[in-house]
Amino acid sequence: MKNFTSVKDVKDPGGLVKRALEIKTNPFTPDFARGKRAGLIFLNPSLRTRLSSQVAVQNLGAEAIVLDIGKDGWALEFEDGVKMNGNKAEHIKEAAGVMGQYFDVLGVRTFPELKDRNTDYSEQLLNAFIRYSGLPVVSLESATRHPLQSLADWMTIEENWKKSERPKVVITWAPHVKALPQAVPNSFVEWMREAPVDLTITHPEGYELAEEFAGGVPVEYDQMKALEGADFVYVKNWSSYKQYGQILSQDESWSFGNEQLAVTNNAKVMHCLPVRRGLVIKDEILDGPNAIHLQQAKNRVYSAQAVFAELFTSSNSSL
Ligand SMILES: NCCC[C@H](NC(=O)CCC(=O)O)C(=O)O
Ligand SMILES: NC(=O)OP(=O)(O)O
Repeated sequence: MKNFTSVKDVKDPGGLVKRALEIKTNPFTPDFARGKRAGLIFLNPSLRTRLSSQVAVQNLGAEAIVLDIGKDGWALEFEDGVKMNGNKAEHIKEAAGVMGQYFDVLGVRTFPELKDRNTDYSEQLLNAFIRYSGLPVVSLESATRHPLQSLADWMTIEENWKKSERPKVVITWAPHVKALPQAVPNSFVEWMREAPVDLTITHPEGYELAEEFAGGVPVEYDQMKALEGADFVYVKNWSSYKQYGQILSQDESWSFGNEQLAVTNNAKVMHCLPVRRGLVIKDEILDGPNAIHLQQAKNRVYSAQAVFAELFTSSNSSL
């Protein structure tokens, strides 16, 4: 594995899940990457990704240095060939180039602007960090994907499913007050297609995910029908891909509550967090026995640890 930005960067995604689950049984290996340094660069807010990545890197005996570049760094210019006479003080060529001198691995969080689809889906910002740092790069959630989350999600499903047949997994859209990225659902779908599960996507019309992620995966526009017999339900809001970045519905009948749970196979309910209680998922679910969102969050440590371990030693990587 050279970088970790997508499931496509991983030779054996199932093997990486297994590795992360092994790490969970014995996470503290302080000699593994002693003396190595990871830079964790955040252009946007984070609670779990920031904390779990720091814990993961420390568990490996390495050091994590966090920079909230969106808040504390110089304003960055990403366009080539411009005269920098505006409010951008530093070009990504120098900023990432400098990071390349300090660190062994770089983690980057860069959300989409949700204005221009081509710009966001070109992953201009993440690719600039990869290109100009010269380092192995871990996506800490980019414009189109959140692979550390998806890896933790797969681990969590694996831990909660002991039968030999494939579980029915449903990802359902839920209402929200803000326009949110498609990164989490894109990524979940991309990873679940590699997993031994039967996946269904449900959302109101107009919320279809990009073909490159969801092409060929069954879509059911009737939420209740989609949820019938589900073993796992992943609840998430996202904004429209087709009418890019727009909110097309705020239909609260899609909020996940006991009514939805009742038609499932006593499903485990998942969310990447942060979650808006009472809007995206009702308290009766989040405070009840079916919710496994905290287990997902815990697994973020081990998914990050498996990935950083690979990238600290990437010359002899098999995954
Ligand atoms: N890292 C996990 C999710 C991050 C982001 N959620 C958010 O921005 C929620 C913000 C709010 O609820 O105001 C998303 O959907 O991609
Ligand atoms: N799930 C997740 O990535 O959370 P943060 O945005 O808080 O890092």
